[in-house]
Amino acid sequence: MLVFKFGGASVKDAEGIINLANVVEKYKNEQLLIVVSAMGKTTNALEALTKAYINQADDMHDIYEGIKRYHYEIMGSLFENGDPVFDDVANTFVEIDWMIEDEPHDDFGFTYDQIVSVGELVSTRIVAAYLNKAGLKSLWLDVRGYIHTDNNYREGRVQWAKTRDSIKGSIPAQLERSFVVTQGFLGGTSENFTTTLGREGSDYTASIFAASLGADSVTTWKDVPGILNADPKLFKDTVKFDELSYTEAIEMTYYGASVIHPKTIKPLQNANIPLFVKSFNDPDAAGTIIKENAANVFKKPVIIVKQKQVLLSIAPKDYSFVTEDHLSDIFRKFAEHHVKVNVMQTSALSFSVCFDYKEEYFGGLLSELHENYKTKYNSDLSLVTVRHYSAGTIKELTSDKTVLLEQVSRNTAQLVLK
Ligand SMILES: Nc1ncnc2c1ncn2[C@@H]1O[C@H](COP(=O)(O)OP(=O)(O)O)[C@@H](O)[C@H]1O
Ligand SMILES: N[C@@H](CC(=O)OP(=O)(O)O)C(=O)O
Repeated sequence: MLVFKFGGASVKDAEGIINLANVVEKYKNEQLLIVVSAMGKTTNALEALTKAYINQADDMHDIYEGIKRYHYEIMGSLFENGDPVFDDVANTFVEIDWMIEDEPHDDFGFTYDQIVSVGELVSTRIVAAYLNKAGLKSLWLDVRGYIHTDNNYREGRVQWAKTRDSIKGSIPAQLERSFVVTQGFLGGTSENFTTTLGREGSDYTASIFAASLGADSVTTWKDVPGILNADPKLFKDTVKFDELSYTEAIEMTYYGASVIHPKTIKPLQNANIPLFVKSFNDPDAAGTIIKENAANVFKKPVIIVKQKQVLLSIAPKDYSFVTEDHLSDIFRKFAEHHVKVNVMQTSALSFSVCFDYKEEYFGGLLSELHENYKTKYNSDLSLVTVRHYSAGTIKELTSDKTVLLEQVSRNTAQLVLK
């Protein structure tokens, strides 16, 4: 059996959904589980709605109406009036209606997951209904009963044994009867609350299903021809990898290559399941295959850019040296305030760390650090990682920039740039 994953870009409009059905049609004789993300930039819009709700902002209803309108316009192009999908989608949006009528819950992460998850619940209703309309028999499956997580909202940790049992229990028999369409990015807790697996986590969902079912392969359908040596939105003259080893792909995604979610590859490597990254605009092209023993051919260095970085320097207030005690105290605070360290460097008197800026957690982190430390920071920086670098590439990347931090090892150079 095969697992397909269609991301937001592939289902951003009615043409995208029709194209998805055309791609799936080519595999109509296969057993196929299809993981779908929220349509277009819906997750960003739902994040904005969550923040507006928490802050009881004036534009909350406008944001919400915009999200609904976007979906209803797409449905209007795909379905006749009166199609049951309109009621299914309306009933799904009701989950948000109920939530935003009440006072905001104290736990931001909990509220976020209950609201943001509606993007995938709705997109999959629409995709499953359209596949059925196109004669491709499909069952809509609520992933929250299959991917079990703890209640670490916004980054649910998968409970693998329970998840594997649930997936293996009923899905193989269902796949003999029809395609299965389910939500990426979502999980469910033991109390039946919704969790999300971390932004862009739908690739990971595909990998969880594939590993649990022993799939023959996973294919993620993207708006790029495969994995390239750099993001084509940022760099010209990129080259595609025909194949990559699991290890190289893990390294790339770990450093932030956003084409694949970093948690995706390990479960596939453990189960030796190949991952194809292919273009939904050119479905017959080969794309990139990630597998064991692949020939990693680097015609050009791999460049990975992470934007919206903060570089924070932390020094003990009493001018003492930075000791292990300080570091363990600082790291405990990082864990509490959701900091994920991308690069760090210590000197005798200060500790510098580069991480993703998250507005909702940064203020709290700083005020807690200020009890014992002095801090200085620069924000809106980029972190550029170059694998298999050459001196020329680094010179080119830094020519019109200020380098605030640099770390170079045998294979990998990392630069924090302003
Ligand atoms: N090394 C890379 N190779 C290909 N695409 C990349 C790379 N790094 C970043 N990208 C970006 O990843 C995007 C596709 O991933 P993503 O937007 O997450 O897809 P989706 O959400 O549709 O699954 C591309 O449009 C491209 O801009
Ligand atoms: N919709 C979620 C999950 C996801 O993976 O989306 P995409 O496949 O479009 O990156 C997000 O935007 O984070």
